[in-house]
Amino acid sequence: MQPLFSETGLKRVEEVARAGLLCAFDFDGTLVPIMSRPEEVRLSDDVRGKLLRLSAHAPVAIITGRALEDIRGLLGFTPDYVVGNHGMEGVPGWEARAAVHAQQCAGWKAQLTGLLARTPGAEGIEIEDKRYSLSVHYRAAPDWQRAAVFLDEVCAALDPQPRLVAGKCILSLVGVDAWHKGNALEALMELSGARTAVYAGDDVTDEDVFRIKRAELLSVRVEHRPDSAADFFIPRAEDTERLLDELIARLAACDARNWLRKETALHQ
Ligand SMILES: O=P(O)(O)OC[C@H]1O[C@H](O[C@H]2O[C@H](CO)[C@@H](O)[C@H](O)[C@H]2O)[C@H](O)[C@@H](O)[C@@H]1O
Repeated sequence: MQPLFSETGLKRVEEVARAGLLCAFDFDGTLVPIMSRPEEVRLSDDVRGKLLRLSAHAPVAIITGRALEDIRGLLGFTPDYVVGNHGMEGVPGWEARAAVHAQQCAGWKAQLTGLLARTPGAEGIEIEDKRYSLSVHYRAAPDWQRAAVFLDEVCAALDPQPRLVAGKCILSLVGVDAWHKGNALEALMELSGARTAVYAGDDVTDEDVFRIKRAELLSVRVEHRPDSAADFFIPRAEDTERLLDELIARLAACDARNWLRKETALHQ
């Protein structure tokens, strides 16, 4: 993992930022800083303005763990693509699996609510029901490490077993065969016919994208982490603004336009 804002990193930006680029971003921790509670997050006017400027030059996709209904309200603009629930919601054809995911999710919620209510040690743990997946938050727990271990133990009793993805004071419960962010990004590249792509994300669910090794994909992690599969890193969520500036400048210099034919865009 190397710094993006280095000679090597900026050379990679130069290579991918040309006509045919798809720009994809995670939301929490990437476009907005992490807050104590999910509902406290606001996309700044500066970042929204830069995303809008970028979308004049290239299609923009938001691929988030949040539910679609939730993220749409937070964005305040309509990107070319919006994918929710870690890749499960919003990619064409996703509805075919929706009922199965919703049923599994409702089952986990009912089991987990019961388990948490009768097991001591669940203080500060909250379930966010996103219809197709669950986020179990423990940022308000008195001891984060203990809460993470406790949740792993409790979730081991769930039937059927979900895929458990540990993140920033959060445990995500998704279907074992559910689409993840990596599947979503590759599907959007295929659907749109993108020649290159850039993806920025900050958490463990973004590793599903970072693990994709394709010469045409530039992956960027917010915050250095030695075991991340991302190619490059930027130090903090605030540095995403510079990434947006670098992309806009290079795309403008080669007179790139948002090449996505509007009739194929998913205006969700
Ligand atoms: O894929 P993302 O867009 O990064 O979404 C991941 C999760 O983000 C939210 O939780 C995280 O952000 C909260 C607000 O800053 C923070 O309080 C929490 O501790 C973080 O884990 C969101 O609530 C989840 O649904 C998303 O899966």
